[in-house]
Amino acid sequence: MSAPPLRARGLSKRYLTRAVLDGLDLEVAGGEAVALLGPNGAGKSTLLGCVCGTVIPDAGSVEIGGHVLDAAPIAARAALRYLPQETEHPAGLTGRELLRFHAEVFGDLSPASLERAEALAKLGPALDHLATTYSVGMRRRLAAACLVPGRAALYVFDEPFAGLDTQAREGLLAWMRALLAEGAGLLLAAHEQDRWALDALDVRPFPLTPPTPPAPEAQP
Ligand SMILES: Nc1ncnc2c1ncn2[C@@H]1O[C@H](COP(=O)(O)OP(=O)(O)OP(=O)(O)O)[C@@H](O)[C@H]1O
Repeated sequence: MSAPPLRARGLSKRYLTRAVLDGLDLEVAGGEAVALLGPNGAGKSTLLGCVCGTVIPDAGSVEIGGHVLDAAPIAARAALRYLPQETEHPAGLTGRELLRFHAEVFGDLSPASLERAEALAKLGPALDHLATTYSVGMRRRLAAACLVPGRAALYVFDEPFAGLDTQAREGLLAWMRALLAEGAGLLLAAHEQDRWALDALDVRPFPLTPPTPPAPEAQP
């Protein structure tokens, strides 16, 4: 049996005295979408960061497609794609150049993949403009499109529908459905207002609760 896209075991993360994750276990199977749900500050981005290697957990382990993130970081990261909540593109490059750059990094310069990426970005003539001139929604569309070439075991999306218009949301949803059909795992951070998309993807909800603040010290 092949390894699941994500297997996280015993993840703990504490900021100063505040425990955000406490021995958390999470597995995402091939063809499955899991949504982290919870209010602001519940720990969704922290958990996604631990999965993607941008946040170092205090304890626990993460395996992406069978590659242990600590022991084989390059293989593990190559098996995942991450769309962060905020996207900044480097200066001096057009949307088209950035799409091509990512396609090279992901080892897939096939015309079909580049066409699929352009179709998801739906930027029209703006694809040849500098990406730093894009609006917030256009930046997010380009960032998602950059993840299209190649194949990964796990796709991680931090609030993917925020700031997108209806057409862009539907395009993203269609791509997510195609990824699931190809057997990838999806891990999303979402809010209740994304319920329409979560229902359309038939996600497994994974509720997170905000960390409890430390008890006040007893007064003498
Ligand atoms: N670098 C940091 N240093 C200190 N505290 C942090 C840091 N990053 C996150 N936290 C704290 O960890 C908790 C969880 O934050 P996190 O960003 O993971 O929540 P979230 O569920 O993604 O929230 P949102 O819905 O607002 O994006 C919050 O209390 C936050 O203040």
